[in-house]
Formats: sequence, structure tokens, C-alpha cells
Amino acid sequence: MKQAVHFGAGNIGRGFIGALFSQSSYHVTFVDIAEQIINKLNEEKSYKVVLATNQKETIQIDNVSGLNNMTQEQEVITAIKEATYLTTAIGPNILPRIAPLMARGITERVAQTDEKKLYVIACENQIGATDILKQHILDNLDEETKAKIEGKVHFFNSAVDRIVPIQDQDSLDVLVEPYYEWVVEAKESIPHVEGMTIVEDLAPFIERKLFTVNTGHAVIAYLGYLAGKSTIDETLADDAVANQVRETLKETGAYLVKEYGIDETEHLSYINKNIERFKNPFLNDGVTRVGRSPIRKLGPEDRLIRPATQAEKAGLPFENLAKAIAAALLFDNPEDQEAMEIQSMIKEHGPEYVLKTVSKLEENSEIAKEVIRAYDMLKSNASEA
Ligand SMILES: NC(=O)c1ccc[n+]([C@@H]2O[C@H](COP(=O)([O-])OP(=O)(O)OC[C@H]3O[C@@H](n4cnc5c(N)ncnc54)[C@H](O)[C@@H]3O)[C@@H](O)[C@H]2O)c1
Ligand SMILES: O=P(O)(O)OC[C@@H](O)[C@@H](O)[C@H](O)[C@H](O)CO
Repeated sequence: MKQAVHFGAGNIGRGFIGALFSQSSYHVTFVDIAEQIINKLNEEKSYKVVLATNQKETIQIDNVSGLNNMTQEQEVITAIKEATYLTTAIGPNILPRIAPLMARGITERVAQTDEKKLYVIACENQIGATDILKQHILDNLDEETKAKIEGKVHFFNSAVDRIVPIQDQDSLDVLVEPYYEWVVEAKESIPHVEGMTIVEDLAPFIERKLFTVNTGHAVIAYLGYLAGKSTIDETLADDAVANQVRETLKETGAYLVKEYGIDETEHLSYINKNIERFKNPFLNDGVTRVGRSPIRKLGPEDRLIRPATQAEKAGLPFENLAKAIAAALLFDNPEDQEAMEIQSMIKEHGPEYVLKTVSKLEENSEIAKEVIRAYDMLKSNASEA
């Protein structure tokens, strides 16, 4: 049986990428630090993907097992030696931590005469995530191995789209929305995986996804959190928020249409389709999950700052994006470590400091000034409420 090794047995790992490999007749070895999930995978050897619809259709996922990368390093290396695909859905910040073990697996693999190719794909919400993972892996390889991986280990960037909320931790089953899209940039033919779409140039796909699905999602999450709402669909039921999402996506849309020559009408229907996805009442998707890790989300290449800076460069409006950035600065969820770090930076040095150090916005740039205006307004509205 063909083998896939997937790092991250969480929501997207089990609910999307691992499930597609299993449905494509691969055995999937999930690698994770969550001992309870790994044990369950090895005991139950299967789980269900449950679609978040009225009927709650289920899909049986078989041929799965688990390894703990902290305690079973040698077993992970052996699994990598035998795999066709090596994928991740672990969170962009974790990639540097798993790269050394991946590098050891790749080193042992290419030391053999085996000519079988290995395909590495990071499935994260980050532009160029596989390139970033590749660099971390290369940093952990010796010169001889670096030369040997040429033609044997292939790295492909990808864009992954499926809303998977936080799950009941007692079961391996995963509730997911029915919609999904997995786009992989490859200039050659690669082993077939059900549901994987191959494109030659990923840039329009990843930017369209991040700056529509994830920008829209972030607007709802941060405004919802400020309004004391708990889920995305509940927040979106407020017309003022729905309007704010549309206005923000008009701004990212104007940039995407200009940059990539995307058809305007088609893009409008893409926006509408995504707003409908956010309304799914069966997902029960928390604003704190969607708003998680605001340092990452306020990064210069992420869903809020990059479309704003690109819009400014192109002479397009960015006021609504500025409001979303301001709302992110007010995300003070005590359970979220990055939110707490931002709040202490604001307390010590002010919001301008976060925009300068985290978002890499120039001090007194038009975007920074607009964000601060929106921040003061949102803050005073919140204290009046
Ligand atoms: N959930 C979604 O709707 C969704 C959709 C598209 C893309 N994504 C992206 O997929 C990635 C994963 O998101 P998720 O929602 O599945 O998160 P998750 O928290 O459910 O899963 C991450 C998994 O990684 C594991 N992990 C963390 N640190 C680890 C380490 N050092 N070694 C091994 N395992 C480790 C965790 O135990 C967890 O099981 C993120 O980049 C996210 O942006 C998520
Ligand atoms: O996973 P994050 O933290 O980058 O973003 C939160 C959500 O917007 C995200 O997980 C979406 O549900 C997903 O990207 C949909 O494809």
C-alpha cells in the first residue's frame, strides 16, 4: 500500500488532508505530540469525517495510524523512508520545530539507492509555506545530502481550504464543512490524490483564498469577539458585521482583480459563496479559533496587512482593512498567548509599536494612521457599550 506521512493530526490533518489520502488508497501515518490522539489512532485504526449539514453524512476513514514525534523519532524516520507524500497541517509557527526530524528521515532515505520520489507539501494558511519548510529542512541537512535530494525530494507549495472547527477531544471523528479545495503548485505530473488540484502558478489561488476566506473570517472573528459573540455564524447574523465583511472583501477583491486579472463578476460570486460558508449553523465555529494567533495574523504577509499594503501600492482603498487590523489589535483573549503578547506590547508602547514591529508598517504611513484612527474609535465604542 502507498504511504503518506502527515504531521499534525488535528482538525485539518484528520478532517481534510489525511482523509483525502486515505480515500486515495494510501495508508496515513499521522505524526503528532498529542499522545491521546496517537493512542486512539492506533487503537481504533479508523475514524469518521462528519459533514456539517442537516443530514450529517459520514465518511469512513480507514488505514490510519499514529506516531509521536517526541517519543518515536526512529519510527517516524522509518515512515518517512517509505512514504510517497510527506505533508503537514500543524500551524506555520511549528514548521521549524518539526523540520529537524523530517531532515533526518530524508537523510536516511536518500542515503539508500532507492530512486522513489518523495513529495513534500505544507498545508498551512501561509504564502509559500512549503518553501519556508524546505529552507528549515535544508538548514538541517549536510552538503552531501543536499546534493542527493536533487530530483528525489520535491517540494510543492499549496493552498488548503476547508473550515474545520475545534473538535470534541474525546473522539477521533471530525466535523467538517462539505466544501473543500486543495490546490498544489506542480510543474510535473505527481501521484494522484483525490481532491487535489494541480496548478502551474499558485500565487492567484493562495492570495484569492487567504485574502477572501481568511480576511473575511478574521473580520468576523475580531468584530464578534469585541461584541461578546462566541461563534462566526452568530456574529455574521448582525447586519452591520455582514456589511463590514462585504466592504472589506471589496477592498481585497479590487486588489486581486487588478493584480491577477481575475474576472470581477466571478470574484463577486466567490465572495458571496464564502459568506454563505461562514453562515453554516452546524459548524459552531468559535471566534477565538478563527481569531487565534494574532501576531501571525498581523504579520506583513498575512491576510490583513498584505492586502492593505498591496492596495495602498496600487492606489486602491484600504479603510475597511484598516478597521479589521484595528479590531485585531483589540483581540485580548486571555487564553491566546499571542493576543496576550500584543496586549502587553500595547500597554507598554502603544498600538503604533505593534504595527511597526509585528506588521512592519512604517511609522506614520497612511495605513498605520488609518488603523490608529479606527483603533481609537473601536476602543471608545467598546468602553461606551
Ligand atoms: N481548521 C481550519 O479550518 C483550517 C483550514 C485550512 C487551513 N488550516 C491550517 O492548517 C493548519 C493546522 O490547523 P488546524 O486547525 O488543523 O490546527 P489544530 O490545532 O487542530 O492541529 C494542529 C495539530 O498539530 C499538533 N502539533 C502542535 N505542535 C506540534 C509539534 N511540535 N509536533 C507535532 N505535532 C504538533 C497539535 O497537537 C494538533 O494536533 C494551520 O496552518 C491552519 O492555518 C486550518
Ligand atoms: O487557521 P488560521 O488560524 O490561519 O485561520 C483561522 C481560519 O480563518 C481558518 O482556519 C479557516 O477556517 C480556513 O482557512 C478555511 O479554509
